[in-house]
Amino acid sequence: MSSTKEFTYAEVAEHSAKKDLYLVIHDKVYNTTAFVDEHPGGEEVLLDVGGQDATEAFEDVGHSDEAREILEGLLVGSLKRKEGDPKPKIATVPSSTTSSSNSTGLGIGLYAIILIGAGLAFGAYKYMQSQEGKA
Ligand code: HEM
Repeated sequence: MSSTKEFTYAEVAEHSAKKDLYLVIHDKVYNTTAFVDEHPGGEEVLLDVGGQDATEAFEDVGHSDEAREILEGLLVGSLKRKEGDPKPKIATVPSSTTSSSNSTGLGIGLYAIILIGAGLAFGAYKYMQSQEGKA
């Protein structure tokens, strides 16, 4: 495997355009230029991590074995990692499943209302009991 080219992080970073797009995954360098338009996850996420370490972004999605096979076909070399090189980038995938914080807020609000309601009901019950005793 002496033909494997070594890239520094700075060299990979030069390939961040759609027409010239390299990615680093597990310290291997992949030329994804031809694949950008075919990516089932869209070109946006690939461009987002273009010229950078996309290991975490790639693994977070839980790509299939087929995806890994495609990846092997795009291999152009390995990364010569230097101290101080940037860490893997987590691409923020635009998705509609990020509104959970809102419903959590509502959940706590609802819980408070139920607690206050129960407190009021208990108070009313006690009051009625005390009134009964007087009669
Ligand atoms: C060169 C690297 C990559 C290859 C070869 C690749 C390949 C694929 C393939 C074949 C799929 C279809 C599902 C599967 O087989 O797992 C897929 C889906 C997906 N990929 Fe990638 N991918 C790459 C990088 C990335 C990166 C860096 C991200 C960043 C977040 C990403 C995000 C996604 C998403 C969100 C889907 C799901 C699409 C859906 O099911 O609607 N991919 N990818």
